[in-house]
Amino acid sequence: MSTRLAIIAASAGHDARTVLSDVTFCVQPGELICLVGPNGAGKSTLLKLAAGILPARTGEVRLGGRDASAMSARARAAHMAWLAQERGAAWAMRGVDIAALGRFAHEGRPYERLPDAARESVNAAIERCGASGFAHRPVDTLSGGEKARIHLARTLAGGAPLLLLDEPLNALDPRHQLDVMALLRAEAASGTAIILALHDLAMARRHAARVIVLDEGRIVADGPPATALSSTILANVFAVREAPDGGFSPV
Ligand SMILES: Nc1ncnc2c1ncn2[C@@H]1O[C@H](COP(=O)(O)OP(=O)(O)OP(=O)(O)O)[C@@H](O)[C@H]1O
Repeated sequence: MSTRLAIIAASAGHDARTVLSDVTFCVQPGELICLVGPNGAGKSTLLKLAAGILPARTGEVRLGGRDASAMSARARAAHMAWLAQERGAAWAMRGVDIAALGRFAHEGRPYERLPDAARESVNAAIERCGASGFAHRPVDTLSGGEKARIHLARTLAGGAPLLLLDEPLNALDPRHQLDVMALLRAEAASGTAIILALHDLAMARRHAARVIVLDEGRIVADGPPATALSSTILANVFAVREAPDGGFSPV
């Protein structure tokens, strides 16, 4: 099986500003990677670079072994699904319509006109995200957590081999956070490569075999949680230390 994502000596940014510098890492099938870093470190920028939403200013992004900048939007969308940090919708589509967008690269049709097997894939993704009960309602009538689960279903509906998820646990209650982490672990166990940006370091520690730490646009640690989230990294990057109660306190 080929490397799902390779970012090689890449820089990227917004307008005149370079945010990411000299970023290099690879993601293999079945990996579940937590991407952590302080506010503004560049996590969303990095996921947008990987998704092809932002171009590499220097270096290279490769998806499934192919130069991402030479791939069509459709080919990229078949290879990876991106969950944006914002869960907005331009108009009041139903949950099923949004989830069905996750298959647009395959069939190019809305939910009602999907072939049965494809509609089944959309429904199965909605079911796995616990969103069946509200999937036929307009998204502007849903709660924040319900909307988040519809958007997560969209990323699963296309069966993409690479998921790029920007804070997928935002707006979810504790039980749904655990359910989503269990779902992502199962997805990774079936071969999907997953990178998720997270702020919850305890969750990253518990669920990821690999953690990438970004600080001021550079990767400062990449490895198992015990080393990537060492007390030195916690202090130097996040300005926290582990507290006796199991949480974190400021340094
Ligand atoms: N569209 C944009 N135009 C200009 N600057 C931007 C844009 N998006 C992000 N930035 C800037 O790029 C830097 C990195 O932002 P990014 O959203 O990647 O950080 P992040 O690590 O995801 O942060 P957070 O944890 O707060 O979500 C920040 O300084 C931010 O202000």
